[in-house]
Amino acid sequence: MLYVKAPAKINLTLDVLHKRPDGYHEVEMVMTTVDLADRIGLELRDDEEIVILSADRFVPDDHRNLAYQAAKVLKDAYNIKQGVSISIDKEIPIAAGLAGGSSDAAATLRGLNELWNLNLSIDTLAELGAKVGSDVSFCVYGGTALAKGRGEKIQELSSPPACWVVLAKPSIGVSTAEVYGGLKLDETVEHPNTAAMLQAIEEGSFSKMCDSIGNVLESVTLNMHPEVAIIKEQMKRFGADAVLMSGSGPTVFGLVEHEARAARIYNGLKGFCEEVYTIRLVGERNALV
Ligand SMILES: C[C@](O)(CO)[C@H](O)COP(=O)(O)OP(=O)(O)OC[C@H]1O[C@@H](n2ccc(N)nc2=O)[C@H](O)[C@@H]1O
Ligand SMILES: Nc1ncnc2c1ncn2[C@@H]1O[C@H](COP(=O)(O)OP(=O)(O)OP(=O)(O)O)[C@@H](O)[C@H]1O
Repeated sequence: MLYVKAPAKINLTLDVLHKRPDGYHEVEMVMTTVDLADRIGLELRDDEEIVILSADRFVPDDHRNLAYQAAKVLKDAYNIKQGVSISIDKEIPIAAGLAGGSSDAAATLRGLNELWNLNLSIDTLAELGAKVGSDVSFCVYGGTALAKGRGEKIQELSSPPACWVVLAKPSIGVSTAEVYGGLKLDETVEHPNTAAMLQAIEEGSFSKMCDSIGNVLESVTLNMHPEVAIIKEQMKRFGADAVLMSGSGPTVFGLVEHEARAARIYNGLKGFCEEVYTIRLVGERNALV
């Protein structure tokens, strides 16, 4: 059995430039890996099947699973005759805006590259990942990146300043397609300052990073689910240095410089929200292996 780590991501910025003729949105976002991870176990099979095993009843165990789709894309592209059993030990909350399914797919690609002795480059794996979903390419690399296109064009960035991250997920799931669908790109939309975020990361400035976070999808999800706004308020009240919704939500993250403050926020939020985590930014690519 080969085990591969599949970490979650958060979006430090998420900007939407315009809607494309293919229905996707052209985005510009700064994404970074955090140390909350699923564990993927890969075992070769004697037959040709791709089999998904998970104790979590919300994880699809068929072709709908993004890890299944990743294995299938690789198997078909390189005409592999061997099957694989993929066990998914879920730690990342589902439908949360943390790219859990995408990261499982990415980890499956990295692991099967080894198990099937394919010797593919990380760039080739990321290209194959884009066929499975827009977030999968970033998850193949991990670390910190500026993502463009529909999210699959990845430019590596240096690690953001180390800090604590408190994650709080309200007990609702959000459909990414629905959130993008609800976005009205008119003059009322507040766009994040991506250039300022890039500079903050370049300078290693925690306070500038806090000043530059922003997500255009936030107001869409907040309108659909007012409980997300309440969690944001609570997190600010308990003293997070910066608070934002990740991806299409509904998870809210708080960036916190000091550990004791992170513990206070965690304890405060536990009363309001079932799923709360105190974790760290991972930041670097090679932290994945
Ligand atoms: C919200 C983010 O998670 C931020 O990182 C991503 O942009 C979404 O990435 P994802 O979940 O991998 O998205 P996909 O599975 O490729 O697409 C799901 C749906 O979201 C919408 N979608 C996604 C990405 C994008 N750039 N524009 C879109 O409009 C489309 O309706 C698409 O049918
Ligand atoms: N390996 C997987 N783990 C969890 N959910 C999966 C997986 N594969 C497919 N899914 C399906 O995908 C849906 C979205 O789950 P996921 O956890 O990937 O969302 P997300 O974190 O919001 O993703 P993103 O941030 O990329 O938009 C789930 O409702 C589930 O049915």
